[in-house]
Amino acid sequence: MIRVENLKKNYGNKEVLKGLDFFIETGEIFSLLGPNGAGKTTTIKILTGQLDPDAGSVQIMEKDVFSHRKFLCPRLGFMPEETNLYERLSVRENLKFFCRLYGVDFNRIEKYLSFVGMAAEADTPVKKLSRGMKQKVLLIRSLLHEPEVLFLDEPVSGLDPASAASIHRLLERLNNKGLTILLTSHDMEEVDRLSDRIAFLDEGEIAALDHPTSLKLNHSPGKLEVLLKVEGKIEKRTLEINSEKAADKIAGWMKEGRLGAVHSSEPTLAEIFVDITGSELK
Ligand SMILES: Nc1ncnc2c1ncn2[C@@H]1O[C@H](COP(=O)(O)OP(=O)(O)OP(=O)(O)O)[C@@H](O)[C@H]1O
Repeated sequence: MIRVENLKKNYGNKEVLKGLDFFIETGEIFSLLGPNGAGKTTTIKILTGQLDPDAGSVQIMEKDVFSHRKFLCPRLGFMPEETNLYERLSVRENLKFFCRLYGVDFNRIEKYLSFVGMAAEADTPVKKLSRGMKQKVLLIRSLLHEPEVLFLDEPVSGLDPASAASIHRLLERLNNKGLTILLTSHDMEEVDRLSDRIAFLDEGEIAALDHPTSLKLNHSPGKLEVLLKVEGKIEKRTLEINSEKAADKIAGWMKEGRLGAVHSSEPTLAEIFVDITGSELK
């Protein structure tokens, strides 16, 4: 669906993208995870044809992004990082403006307002909406022309956990209907929950690219944490994950009825990011 090869971008002397390569399958949720300044927005702007690279190629649906804008524009949706809505206009007026721009019927507005649970806010001026609601209006705006690929730049940045979860559920529903999604984030919990695959972007380079589970398994310390009942108290024991001795011990504790809980100690994506890049995810 999306093929990026040797993508490079400089701002003055600063190398912001140093030769990115990745491929996104149709129907995937793919996340670019990286700290501030890693090059996420620059990448997404190039992929959506808003910015020209200095080198490299981007193909979407086997078409070059820079020479097939007319073909690709109706098929791509983009939700920007900043809330660039007309604050004094109502939600419906904001969306009507974009319906006209895309040449699509106004009845899609009601359809998508219902989809995000905001039918009652259609006539509310945007300036009176919460940040979470504004994000939903931005999401609708990026969907009005019913694209096949949706790009989202930090879709839940600055949102409270409930609003973020609500946006995530919407993205999952859209993805279940077949939408391919690329999002950028510096929130590892967000990408861990949502993504089929994650690329760690660090200083303009992809430091790792894999399924979240594979990343965790490959960086697992291979330990099990066991909570054990010992003389009326709970004690924590750490065991090697793949050892016969650990299996025997656990079996013994189970027979004695002393086993409280067993957890594998997987690293978080943030810990793996530090492990691979030496930088914090901020
Ligand atoms: N128009 C510009 N002119 C000069 N430098 C820029 C410009 N846009 C971005 N940069 C620089 O390029 C680097 C990458 O920026 P970019 O916005 O792509 O990072 P990001 O990973 O999206 O960061 P954030 O999470 O803070 O949005 C940063 O050092 C930024 O300061």
